[in-house]
Amino acid sequence: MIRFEHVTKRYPDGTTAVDDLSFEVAEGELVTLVGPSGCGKTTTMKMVNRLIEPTEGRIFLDGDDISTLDPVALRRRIGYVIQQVGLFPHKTVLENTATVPHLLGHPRRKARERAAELLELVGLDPAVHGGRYPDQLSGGQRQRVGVARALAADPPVLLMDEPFGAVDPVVRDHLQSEFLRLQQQVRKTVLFVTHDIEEAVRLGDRIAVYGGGSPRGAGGGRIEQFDTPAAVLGAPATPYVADFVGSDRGLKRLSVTPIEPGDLEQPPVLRLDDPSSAATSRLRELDARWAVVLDGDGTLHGWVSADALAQAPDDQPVRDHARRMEAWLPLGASLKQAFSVMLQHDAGWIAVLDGEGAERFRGVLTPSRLHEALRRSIDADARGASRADVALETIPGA
Ligand SMILES: Nc1ncnc2c1ncn2[C@@H]1O[C@H](COP(=O)(O)OP(=O)(O)OP(=O)(O)O)[C@@H](O)[C@H]1O
Repeated sequence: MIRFEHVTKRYPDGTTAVDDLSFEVAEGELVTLVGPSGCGKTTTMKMVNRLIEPTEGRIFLDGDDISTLDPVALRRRIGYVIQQVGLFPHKTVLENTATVPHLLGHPRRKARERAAELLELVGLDPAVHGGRYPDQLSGGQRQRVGVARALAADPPVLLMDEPFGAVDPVVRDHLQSEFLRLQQQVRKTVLFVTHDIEEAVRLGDRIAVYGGGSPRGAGGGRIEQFDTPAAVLGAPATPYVADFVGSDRGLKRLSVTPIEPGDLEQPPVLRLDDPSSAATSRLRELDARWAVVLDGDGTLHGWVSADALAQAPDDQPVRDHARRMEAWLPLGASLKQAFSVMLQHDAGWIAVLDGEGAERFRGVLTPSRLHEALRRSIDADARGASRADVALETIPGA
């Protein structure tokens, strides 16, 4: 979809910002460009929508050499999101989002309908936020409007330059997971610039790690490694990349390793309407101290302790003693999210449900299973095997 062929950019003062770059981004792929300040990420990106012209080499968009295209027509095919969102301060959120469809000739009402859909898509309620002005929004909400506006013309390509750079880490984390969810729906071809390796690893299908011009690197403007997050973390191509991803790359893998069905434990499961007496005998038989409690339709209600049930009158249903469980995640969420939810709820385990809108209970993830999943994923990469095929050796406890 986007192809760089031997692209070099030298500024008039002699700075080589991008040096003989060749790479390709497939349709629907999200590639993150990551590297230290001044390594040429923004220059790379701005050459795609012709805000900057290359000195040498060619860039193709869907097979077209972009130097032969009219820049305005080209930019219509490309959404652009930057850190300083650049919303019109005197226009409401809905008007800001409707600007592009309106410019493209959609009638006003249609443009506004489309804008409202897009706001919902990025997690804003058009009825609540649509009528506000940009300065009545939080930083994170403004970034969401920026993303909605970039999607308004439904361009096949998105360029995003540190779009979440200006918000605090908690909001950034939210925006990243929302953006991942959104990208699964819209499947745009995305070039995403960041200087944050964790963000690059979490969002990218593949990552381009730029050299920083350090003594150990190949210099600015060149890509040192272009590969999947797992490969960049698991097998850094050069000492520079190993340095850049950091010695805690095992920990960084938490954010790229999804919870899989094989990671889960299956505790005893009770239903809300089960009588306490029967439930107690079952837990005794299994020597279990607690059980997961499900609604009649198999969705998660919470949990119940064996002690609470044992003290209940026989005919009382489990419902009267069950506690709600807020610590849950869908399958496919990252191990990092799992760890964070465990800490947030001070929970010894979290419930894992089906993803994709279904809430069916699939099992629980415990700290030791989480640790195992992480070790398996690191080993699997080192051996080029799948996670399920890795047998772990463990140092025995004292
Ligand atoms: N207009 C310009 N004239 C001269 N040099 C420039 C110009 N714009 C950028 N540069 C230089 O080109 C190099 C690459 O800049 P670029 O903005 O692409 O880096 P970056 O990786 O996006 O950095 P950051 O993360 O700080 O935004 C830097 O050394 C920068 O100083």
